[in-house]
Amino acid sequence: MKITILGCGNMGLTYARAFLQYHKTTFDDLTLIAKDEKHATELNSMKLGKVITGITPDAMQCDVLILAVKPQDFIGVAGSLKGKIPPETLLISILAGVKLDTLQEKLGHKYIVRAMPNMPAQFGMGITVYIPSSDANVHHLSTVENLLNTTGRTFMIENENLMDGVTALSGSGPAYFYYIVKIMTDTAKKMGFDESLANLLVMHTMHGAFHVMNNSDTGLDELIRKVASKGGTTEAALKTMKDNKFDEIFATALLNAEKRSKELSELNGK
Ligand SMILES: NC(=O)C1=CN([C@@H]2O[C@H](COP(=O)(O)OP(=O)(O)OC[C@H]3O[C@@H](n4cnc5c(N)ncnc54)[C@H](OP(=O)(O)O)[C@@H]3O)[C@@H](O)[C@H]2O)C=CC1
Ligand SMILES: O=C(O)[C@@H]1CCC=N1
Repeated sequence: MKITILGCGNMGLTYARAFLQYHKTTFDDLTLIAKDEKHATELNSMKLGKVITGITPDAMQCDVLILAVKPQDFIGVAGSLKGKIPPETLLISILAGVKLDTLQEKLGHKYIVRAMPNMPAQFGMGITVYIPSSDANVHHLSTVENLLNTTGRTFMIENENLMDGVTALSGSGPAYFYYIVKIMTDTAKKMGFDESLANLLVMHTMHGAFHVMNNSDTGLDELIRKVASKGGTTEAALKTMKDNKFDEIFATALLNAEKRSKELSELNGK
């Protein structure tokens, strides 16, 4: 399959590696569009595919075009892309907050899938939620599944309004997890643990706790209750969180991420 990736940063390169690993394409059929010569040199050293600078007609002759620039770069990129994508090419956009109708209008293209992956895609452990444009057909859906499944699980939705919530939950979610792990390891160091033991204690605890949750048929409240002995240490920690409105703060953080996704839609929709 001929694939071109526009936006070869964290996510674009994750796709390049996954598509090659699972033989969805080959070095010769994969084109990476670099932003400038410096970027091209870096990409060439990775030996993932043909590297070019700028949007050339050759690069546009592809079955699938992956758009993975930052949302703030969309309007500029769309200006250079409009009218150059062959009508039969499937465009997959992973840009946060850029809606299907905006993509269709600004790119002048019909066959589009809007997807929201997350960082564990790097290890085939991602979750991607996607929604196709109304023009997309069953062949496009099967192509999307075939490609995105190389990075983990995929789930199609029909209500685009949910994409802002998806972005706030699973798109941004890995960062919340790292944030909490960081608070725990930083505090462990204050307690006197060296970095290595602090990391081991926290990471192994998170890993183990995930597996308990994943294999449990009780709810989360019950799991918390099982750890928190009456009058014990966990209870003291949880009380501090509740008293300081941690639940409210965290919920507000998620809602603000959703709100920011909506704002990005407004910015790019104009
Ligand atoms: N990171 C994540 O966990 C997730 C990201 N996303 C979405 O994926 C998209 C990409 O994110 P991410 O990979 O983290 O971002 P990065 O900044 O790592 O990658 C974007 C890349 O696009 C390049 N670029 C910008 N303009 C052009 C251009 N005109 N031509 C060619 N290349 C260009 C950038 O170059 P330069 O840096 O020089 O500007 C950069 O290398 C975003 O829209 C984001 O919303 C979705 C889900 C998860
Ligand atoms: O922070 C962002 O905007 C992107 C979308 C989800 C993860 N990263």
